[in-house]
Amino acid sequence: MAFNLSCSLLQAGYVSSQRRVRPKPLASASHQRLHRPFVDYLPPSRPSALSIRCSASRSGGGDEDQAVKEVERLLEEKRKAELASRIASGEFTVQKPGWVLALRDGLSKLGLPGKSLEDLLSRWAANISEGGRLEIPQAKGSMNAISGQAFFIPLYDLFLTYGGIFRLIFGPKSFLIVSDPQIAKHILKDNAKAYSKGILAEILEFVMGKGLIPADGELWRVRRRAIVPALHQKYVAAMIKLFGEASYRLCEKLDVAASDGEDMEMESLFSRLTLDVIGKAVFNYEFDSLSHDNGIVEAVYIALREAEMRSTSPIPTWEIPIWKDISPRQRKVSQALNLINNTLDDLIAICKKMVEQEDLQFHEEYMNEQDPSILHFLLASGDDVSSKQLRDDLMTMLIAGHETSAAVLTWTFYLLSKSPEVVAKLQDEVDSVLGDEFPRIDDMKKLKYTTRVINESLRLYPQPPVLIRRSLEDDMLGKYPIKRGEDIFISVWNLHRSPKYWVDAEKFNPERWPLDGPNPNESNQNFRTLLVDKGKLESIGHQTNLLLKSNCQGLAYQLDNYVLKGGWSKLSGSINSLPLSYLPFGGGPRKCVGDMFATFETVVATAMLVRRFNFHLAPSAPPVEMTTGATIHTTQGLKMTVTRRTRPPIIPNLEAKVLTFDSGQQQLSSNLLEETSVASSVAVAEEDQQGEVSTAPVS
Ligand code: HEM
Repeated sequence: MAFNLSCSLLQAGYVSSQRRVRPKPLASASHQRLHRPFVDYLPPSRPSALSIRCSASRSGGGDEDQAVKEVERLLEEKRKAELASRIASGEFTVQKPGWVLALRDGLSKLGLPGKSLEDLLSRWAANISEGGRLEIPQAKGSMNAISGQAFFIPLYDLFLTYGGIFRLIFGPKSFLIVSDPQIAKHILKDNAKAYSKGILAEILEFVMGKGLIPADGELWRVRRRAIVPALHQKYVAAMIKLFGEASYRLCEKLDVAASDGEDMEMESLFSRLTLDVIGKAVFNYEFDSLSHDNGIVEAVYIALREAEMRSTSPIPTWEIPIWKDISPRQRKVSQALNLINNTLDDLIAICKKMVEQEDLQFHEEYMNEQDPSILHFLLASGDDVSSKQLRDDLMTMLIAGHETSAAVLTWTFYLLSKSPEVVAKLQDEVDSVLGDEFPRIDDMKKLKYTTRVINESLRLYPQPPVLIRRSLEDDMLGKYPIKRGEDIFISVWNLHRSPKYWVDAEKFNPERWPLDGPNPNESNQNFRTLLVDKGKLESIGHQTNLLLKSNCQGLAYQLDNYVLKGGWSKLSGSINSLPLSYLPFGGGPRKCVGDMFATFETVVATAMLVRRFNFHLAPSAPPVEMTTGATIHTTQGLKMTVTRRTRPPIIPNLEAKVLTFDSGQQQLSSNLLEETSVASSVAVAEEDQQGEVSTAPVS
């Protein structure tokens, strides 16, 4: 994960953040099942029509549902029309230079047509800067037009208007918004060395220090080289058991709720589930936050919310020296950080002792069965690092692996609640693959549809929706020169929803990826051998590009270099010439180190939950709208009614399972993960062309 920084846009006071749900105290119970009148579903103030709102009722609300949908559609149209007219009025457009108007007036006096001349000159002026260089299209103006909603949403409309790269200007500040796959690839991969984490690193410093996400340069290289090997195949395989156990605890909780008829706020439960998982996985700590709140759980949430607040606050009050000491909030934050740091120091000390006492030989796939944590691996590897740096890295992974996975589960269940046909297919697959058993590593490659559901959820709700960079040197982005020190937001949201790259971009359609294809990731989505119906090839423009609509998945591929053979043609392209248009885990040397971990975690949790329960938006659920913190959150939670499934009897699968993770002597087939279609990448230390350590694709 990485913080998306609703960001410095916000930091500079441009975008107001929205109400946001805090994890609820565990005992909270709501038995409210009142049928709310239709008007209740309308937002209190100016609505953001692009935001998502749940349909009202599960039963008998057909007309009401229709009416709500109609109102939503009208609001959507109204808001789009408003924004379009503001864009058209020039509110977002940089003023035409005075000389254009003067020249137009002069030339029109000579009888040349004024309007077309002005347009011609304006275009020329927009494209050519003083030095004769191309200038990036600019959008500027009052942020009122885009405030009151998650900031990445209006960036989508601006992207449709201004294109794949434009400069957003507010007063003295400007940001480059990138939604072009080629430019994203250049920044993230081809010339990654020329970009740092910029504002992101500055804001997260208080909680992550110089941990792997904010770190840059040599420090980042050294730490990545140390950490990536810890997430080896055997470790990730062992984590499946942990995911299953934590998901089981959540199932038990939901079971009680199902009996009591209590609606559950799932976003905060997912947050607790993933906190419990990541605590064990990273430093062998049992938060057990699904069962109870304790001091350390609270401290972690205080730190997380502070990070969110800092990334959305207009004035950095926390930087004012006296304020830091007198503000009750900041004092609470310091106390929370102290508690976390002390706990981490204790865990490091305990783990050091364990390592000293064990007589396991350290090797590539080293893992202590009692404590398979990343911390244990790092200490056993003799990682020569200060305790402060170790703490920063652990804290970084805790945050990176917690909020992201929780957000993926939240939006997956939201999407599922609106797609009963997808749920039916999902449940069929889970029943036949898992039966009544806990998931194991060899099930991961069989839960193909479940994985596609997660893939598709990550496309529609990328976590984080925006990646942040700052240029460390002058560079060229596409045809445009940029200066050192530019703050850049790569909008993954825009890339994942661009109508140019996706058929029915807004539709939740796990079927867009074939089940027998590889797990979609940033490289294979634009580079793979596939069968295409020659008749469906469409030439776009005058370029050599082809927009290929694959015959069955409805996915659009855009390739620069291609080879066609035969009628139903085999097509392949050169990976280096292809853009990144699906990047759920980032790309290039700074790609997520936990991609496979997170994919398996969310697959296991989804499978175990839908196997046992049906989930519907609760009749009393507030509208499900988006806001940004570290990731995409809901504004008021995801309140769901959970009912037990009545399933047909399970016919036991007599085929013997070879793998068991309950015993200490598990035998892991070395090529098991290699066969796993899910395994987009696994953390094996590799040097890429730039000499940086990255996760290496397994398949
Ligand atoms: C579904 C869950 C997850 C998603 C969607 C996700 C997404 C991402 C993305 C997009 C990046 C790249 C950020 C950038 O380029 O600025 C990233 C980086 C990172 N992620 Fe994840 N992540 C997830 C889970 C995890 C987990 C479970 C861990 C740890 C076990 C983790 C650890 C990291 C770290 C350490 C980085 C920084 C890598 C570097 O800069 O070298 N993530 N993640």
